[in-house]
Amino acid sequence: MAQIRFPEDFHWGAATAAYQIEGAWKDDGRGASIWDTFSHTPGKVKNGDNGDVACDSYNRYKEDIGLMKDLGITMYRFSIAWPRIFPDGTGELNLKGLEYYSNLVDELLAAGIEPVCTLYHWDLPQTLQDCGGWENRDTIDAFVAYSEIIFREFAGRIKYWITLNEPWCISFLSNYVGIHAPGNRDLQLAVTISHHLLIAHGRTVKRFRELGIEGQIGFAPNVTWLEPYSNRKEDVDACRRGVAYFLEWFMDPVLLGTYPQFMLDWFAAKGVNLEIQDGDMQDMRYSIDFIGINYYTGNVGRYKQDEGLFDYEDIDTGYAKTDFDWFICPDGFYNVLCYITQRYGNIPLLITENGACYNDEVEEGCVNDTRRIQYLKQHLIQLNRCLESGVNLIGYLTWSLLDNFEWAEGYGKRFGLIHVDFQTLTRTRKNSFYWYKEVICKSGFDL
Ligand SMILES: N=NNCCOCCOc1ccc(-c2cn(C[C@@H]3NC[C@@H](O)[C@H]3O)nn2)cc1
Repeated sequence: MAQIRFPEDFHWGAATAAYQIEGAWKDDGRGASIWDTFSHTPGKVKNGDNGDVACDSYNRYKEDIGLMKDLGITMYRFSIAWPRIFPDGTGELNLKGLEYYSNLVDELLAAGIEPVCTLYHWDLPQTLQDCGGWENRDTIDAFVAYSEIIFREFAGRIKYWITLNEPWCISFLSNYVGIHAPGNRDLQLAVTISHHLLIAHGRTVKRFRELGIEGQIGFAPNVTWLEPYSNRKEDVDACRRGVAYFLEWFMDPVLLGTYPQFMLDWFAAKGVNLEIQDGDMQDMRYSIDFIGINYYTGNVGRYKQDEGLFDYEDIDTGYAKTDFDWFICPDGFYNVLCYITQRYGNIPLLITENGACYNDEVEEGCVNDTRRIQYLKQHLIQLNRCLESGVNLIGYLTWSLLDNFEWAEGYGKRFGLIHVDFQTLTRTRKNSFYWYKEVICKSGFDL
């Protein structure tokens, strides 16, 4: 029987985010975020769900860390809610907010779990949004100032830092597609915001270096992989645009110092231009120690004139889908990670999100989420292929530890290894929890 084995020093973990699990939306001085505003706006989130309570992890973090310890993970990725630290984004510091995360980090360290901190996972203080949000360059400096407070407070305790989670979602999904907060639908605005985000990322890395903080810092784009339906140039080019939308648009400036010209030209042809000020591109280039990679899905696609933003259409190849209606495309994981390595060199890659939405419920005390186990197995095999191919993979953090608030989908899309009853907040380990626990214990699995 074939064995899939990972290096002994490979990091195994799970990921969450503040707004999706914490709840306690007004406790201990927390200010409003754009997701509080958005989720409280009728029609924005399915079933009128919001993050007011979520998993109540703000009050139950010790229970959750006990579950992590049982799972055997060595890394836990969480995010800090900016509005808990600066309720108005800038100005008066909320010490109770800092205290909460200090207690969380100390509890993780006591459990032998390495904290991985995401500084921005979409919950912008509403006060800053009222002043233009990421469209306003002032927000860049506000983010650096907030990040500095966190760096100083957690220096020596947190060793892995992520500036931004999924800059594509922050810019395009939230300001062009418009289904995430704040819900704009303006391509020029989205492109401008993507630029400001990359400056904010770079200046934060620069501050991290200036402060001499111990540890490693990166950012965590979400990527996809699109295979051309044919080898015709129009199909190949259409897929190249579709991948670059998530990948090169964000990684090239940080790792190569320039935007991909073919994308700049494509946007310019649509009347969308970037206002690049002196120093912007230099700011983005401050070197990072790793790239966080969030991967869920890929597909086969082809050219279709005037279809969508990139004259691209997905093909329904009959691949199985998750309960999020996303194609399951494990090969895409291998292909995109090899592509990243080929394009940017052997920079360490940390899988900061990978997982599947399956809405299995508790039956007689069990959650028989065999489809999630299959998804995880398929994708871990691809990671093993990457390691065999020389990709510098340092760890895998599955999304997610807990079922949680899945943004515009509310609580109807479950990604957790642990089932959460959102009426009682009872946690139930799913079968995938036990499977993943064994993978971690054995550093792999048998096929
Ligand atoms: N022009 N473009 N059109 C594209 C068509 O858009 C339609 C909708 O697209 C998307 C794309 C991507 C996502 C998504 C969700 N997660 C899961 C979260 N990751 C961070 C963590 O918080 C998890 O909850 N990752 N990615 C959702 C919707």
